[in-house]
Amino acid sequence: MNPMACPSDAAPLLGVNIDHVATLRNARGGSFPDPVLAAQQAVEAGADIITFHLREDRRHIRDADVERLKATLSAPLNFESALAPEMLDIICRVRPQMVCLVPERRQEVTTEGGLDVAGQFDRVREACARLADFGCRVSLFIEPSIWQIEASAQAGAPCIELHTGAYANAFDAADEAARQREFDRIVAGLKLGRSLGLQTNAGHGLSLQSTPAIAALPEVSELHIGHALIGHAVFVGLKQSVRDFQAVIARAVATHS
Ligand SMILES: CC(=O)[C@@H](O)[C@H](O)COP(=O)(O)O
Ligand SMILES: NCC(=O)COP(=O)(O)O
Repeated sequence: MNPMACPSDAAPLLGVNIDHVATLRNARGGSFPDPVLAAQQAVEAGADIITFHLREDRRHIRDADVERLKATLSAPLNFESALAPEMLDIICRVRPQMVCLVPERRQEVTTEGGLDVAGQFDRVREACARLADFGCRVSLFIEPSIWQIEASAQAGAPCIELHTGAYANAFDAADEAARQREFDRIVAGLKLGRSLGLQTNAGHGLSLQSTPAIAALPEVSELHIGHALIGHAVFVGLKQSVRDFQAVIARAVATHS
């Protein structure tokens, strides 16, 4: 059992993704708003983990942000990264507590789909072993597909994060049939992952409204939430936004236990 995993009857840990603060900063090319200050405030407000994605095109988080996060943050860092040699070298130097390997396409608006673990099995397995040697807890960001979950376990990853984007989009579109279908896929994926001994996390596209049903699932150990949490912060402030997400997570767990 990974020491950072939470027991199944506890609320999932909340990883706050700060990429979207960096996107706002980069819109004007200066240093404000500072994603590292946002990370510090998120932790003060109750974030359990700080998640960030150093994209190969550096569209939001920059290398200097990563260095400052590592130097100043008390909470565990979850470094999202493409499976690229340059990125793996950076991770091995920075040594974040957690790494989440994600797919990346230069032209995408956001992360579309999960990592194809089965299709590049040897590369993923080598990366998992190398990152573990550097003390990182490795997670694979994948679709809730049987093939990808089984391949993740075989590749030696201790953890998976199921991509909730399709569920969240269906929820937001009030497409009940699609929402139920995607929810069922996530539930089945979480159960399969757990049966294979994996820690099972979830994230992407989750809002205050779509989070509770996922948070209530006992197999979810961590939730990684960014865009909607930072968007909500525009109206209520960052610290209150973190507290609001923690509150809906805690309420969902209490209601379903
Ligand atoms: C992998 C993932 O889901 C996050 O990194 C998310 O993608 C962050 O936002 P962007 O997709 O805008 O980089
Ligand atoms: N891995 C998912 C994540 O970090 C947050 O994604 P989003 O809430 O910004 O879509």
